[in-house]
Amino acid sequence: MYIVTAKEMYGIDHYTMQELGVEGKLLMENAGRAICLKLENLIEKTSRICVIAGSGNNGGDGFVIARTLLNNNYHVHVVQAVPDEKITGDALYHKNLYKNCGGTVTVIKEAEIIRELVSDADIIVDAMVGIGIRGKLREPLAGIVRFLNQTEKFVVSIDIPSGLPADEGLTDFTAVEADCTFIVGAPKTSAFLEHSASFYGEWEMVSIGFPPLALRKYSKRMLWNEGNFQESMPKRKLNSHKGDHGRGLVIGGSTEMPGSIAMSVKAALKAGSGLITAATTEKVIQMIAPVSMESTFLALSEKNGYLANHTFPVDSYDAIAIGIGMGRYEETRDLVRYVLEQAKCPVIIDADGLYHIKSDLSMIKKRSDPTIVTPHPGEMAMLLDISVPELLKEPFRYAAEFAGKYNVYVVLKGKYTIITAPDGRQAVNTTGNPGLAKGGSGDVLTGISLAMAMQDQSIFEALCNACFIHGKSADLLVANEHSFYDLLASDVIKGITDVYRTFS
Ligand SMILES: NC(=O)C1=CN([C@@H]2O[C@H](COP(=O)(O)OP(=O)(O)OC[C@H]3O[C@@H](n4cnc5c(N)ncnc54)[C@H](OP(=O)(O)O)[C@@H]3O)[C@@H](O)[C@H]2O)[C@@H](O)CC1
Ligand SMILES: Nc1ncnc2c1ncn2[C@@H]1O[C@H](COP(=O)(O)OP(=O)(O)O)[C@@H](O)[C@H]1O
Ligand SMILES: [K+]
Repeated sequence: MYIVTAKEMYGIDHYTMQELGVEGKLLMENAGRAICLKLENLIEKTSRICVIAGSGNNGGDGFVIARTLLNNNYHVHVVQAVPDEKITGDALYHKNLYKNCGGTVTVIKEAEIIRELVSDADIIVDAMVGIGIRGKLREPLAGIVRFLNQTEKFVVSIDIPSGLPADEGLTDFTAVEADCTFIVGAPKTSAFLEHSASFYGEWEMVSIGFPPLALRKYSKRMLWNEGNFQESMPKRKLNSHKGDHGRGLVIGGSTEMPGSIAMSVKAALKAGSGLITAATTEKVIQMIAPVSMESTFLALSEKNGYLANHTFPVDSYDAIAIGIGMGRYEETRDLVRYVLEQAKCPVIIDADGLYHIKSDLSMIKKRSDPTIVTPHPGEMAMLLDISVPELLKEPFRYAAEFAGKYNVYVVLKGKYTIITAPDGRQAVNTTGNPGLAKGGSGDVLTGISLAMAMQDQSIFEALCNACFIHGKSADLLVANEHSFYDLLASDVIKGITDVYRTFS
């Protein structure tokens, strides 16, 4: 499933109409019809539906919905929140069809009247504005939105909750807080931003006839779901040996933080690595060896309990993860620099490793083998020298710019983790839940990512699949035996079993 900006949606729309010859009226009919099929599952045959229509094509979708419901014997009424002369083009064509079928329309100039007009409605369909919103919502639409947001009635938005921008970048808006939204053609980026996603309520996408080639041509962003995971995840050969499944190295740990590297190692093995070596201090090895029985160890020199400058062969590994629990000492930075310069395999940089590259980002830019950074928003903001709220306003843009500028893969973690390739491709992970908001979750993701980077798939797919497995493990655990409260990172490692058993 592709994710689009408003501009990309208009491009896809234009291409479908101009190049392929599909008429706009037909796309609008498809949208309204497809939404009605879904809507009819939510409502009773006796439900009274009020469609609030605006002036653009979003209002046009509203008229198709009203006509389809009317012809299916529902009780429907349309409230038109703009003067008659504002309804033009395809929307006017569909308004006329609705009226020709016996549909009724009340035109309103002031928001106050809406309360009375919807008093006997069970369901309100919000078709006021879609992706064509410019600036803040004007009256009377803004007043209608304020009313809808305090009513108990069930509100269904069409394409986008009216008033909400389709794109990232704007945080000051008045918008419908929908109970559910039927998105037309492709989800918009605002459905995956912390400040705007909740306005959509539950959402579902309806297909209206945009060909995949048009979506592919305009969008580089996608939603990574079960289908993508199953298609891209390499199958295991019956005659494979451990060398086929990757030899990975995890570098990190310090006396103060011994547990995190143990979690990454365990997660990497559980996710399917052939061999994992933990490179850390002698003391940490003593601490974690009893719980990391399946891994091998490499003792590195230390200073005050932290990893210090040390050179050692890094050429016999298929992938390396560095940074977990290593602390932020100067001497440790030299080790990070050494590994980034010497390793001729994919390197994943996480946690404190991200602080070490910050002072000299040429460390990552110079590399010719894949480099992956896995920051949470605080770490990403630190790398970019901006505040977290600034980052979260436009996470897609910031991640894409960083990935392009430094030639790295970026896994920007959060409720909607965004995976970005250096060429600008992006994916949003669909799995995971608040049970993951706990210390250690990131270490587990790093381990799974290391395992995936060594399997027979592209690095982009590997990272998308790692995020999918990590979140899916948490989802299955919460659905079956755990809760958002008690889920531990170590549970998520065990849960990888269920993910593989469910999808193999
Ligand atoms: N492929 C597709 O794209 C398809 C799209 N489809 C549907 O069309 C929708 C896009 O339609 P669109 O382009 O006509 O824009 P739309 O969202 O109706 O808004 C424009 C209207 O809003 C108004 N308005 C703007 N800002 C405002 C404000 N601040 N405050 C108040 N009013 C404001 C503006 O009025 P104006 O400023 O011009 O007076 C203008 O009339 C899309 O979301 C989907 O539902 C489907 O039919 C199938 C194919
Ligand atoms: N509410 C949430 N919904 C889904 N995933 C979440 C949520 N909160 C956190 N996560 C996931 O949990 C992980 C947390 O990573 P990170 O912040 O690095 O944790 P830590 O540093 O404590 O190990 C990320 O993969 C993130 O996407
Ligand atoms: K809308």
